[in-house]
Amino acid sequence: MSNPGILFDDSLLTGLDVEKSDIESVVDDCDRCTKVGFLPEIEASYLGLILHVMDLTSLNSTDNKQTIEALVDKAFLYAKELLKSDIEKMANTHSCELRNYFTTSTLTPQTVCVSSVRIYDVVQRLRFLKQHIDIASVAGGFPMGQVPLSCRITEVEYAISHGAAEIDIVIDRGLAISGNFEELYYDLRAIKSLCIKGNITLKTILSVSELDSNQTVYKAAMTAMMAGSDFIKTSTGKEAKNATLFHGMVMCQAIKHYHEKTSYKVGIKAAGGIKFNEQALSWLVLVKNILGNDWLQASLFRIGASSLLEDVVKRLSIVLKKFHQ
Ligand SMILES: O=C[C@H](O)COP(=O)(O)O
Repeated sequence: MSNPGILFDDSLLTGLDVEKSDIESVVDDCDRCTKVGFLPEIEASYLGLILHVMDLTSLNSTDNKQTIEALVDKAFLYAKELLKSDIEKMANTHSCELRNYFTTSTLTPQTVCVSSVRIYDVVQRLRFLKQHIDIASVAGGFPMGQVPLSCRITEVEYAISHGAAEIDIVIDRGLAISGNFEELYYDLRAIKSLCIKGNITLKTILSVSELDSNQTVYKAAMTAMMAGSDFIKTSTGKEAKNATLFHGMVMCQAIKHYHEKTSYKVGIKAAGGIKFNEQALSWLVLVKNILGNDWLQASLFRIGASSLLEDVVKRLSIVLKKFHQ
């Protein structure tokens, strides 16, 4: 079920109860897992899941019709190639879990994620290819979020009317840093009301590395969820620093607490600077360890990345060869 949100409740902003040492031990666990390595069938299924939950992204100032066509083509390219190399047969001889992840549709990213002005290019290319993939659009004055609410609303309406199924809205970090969470809530609530009408998934980008403390990350996460975000997302990919697993741990804590209070499950999207399969695997292990296996599905876990797909495909091909040995 998507998250309808709740009334603003500032008593929910103060629940971060982890010590730095707790965070460090969970994060160490994730790093250890990815360094020590996984059994091949586990690694293959995780890599398959990473392909499946990926928002294949292009958010460059130079994006144009041609670059977006190439992005859309790339979304379908590897699934076919991987199947050509007989992955499905190999997967069938191993576990059910593997089989679940190895079909053409599951090896295709979940969305292509573009700027609002480029949605039309995606739609045109999909029409030409006679293919479907959901379109996610960043919005709200991406990446800074420092535009009036009326402009943010206009951009979200534009994105939805042009074919976006998902909106990745960026928050005004100034509101969070100055402790103005109630205004942040109403700002996001206005965006949520547009999404409800069209059954659009709302992902809220917290830009965690620009927030001033773990407490602020937690409060911004809680505020975004109370306002009805279906996902909370780490970063725009344009910040000076990317999100760390520490930030991810705090966000997962907030998601867990919100679920305990409301029974609504909110997803997490890791994004920004995730280029290598090991990084994506660490995020997957973090989510699995804190939120559990229920969260390992596209409705609750995403990885947004512009430069990860090839590395995951390469690693998956290597891992699958191990089944032949
Ligand atoms: O939303 C996704 C991010 O903008 C992607 O960041 P990236 O280009 O560093 O992979």
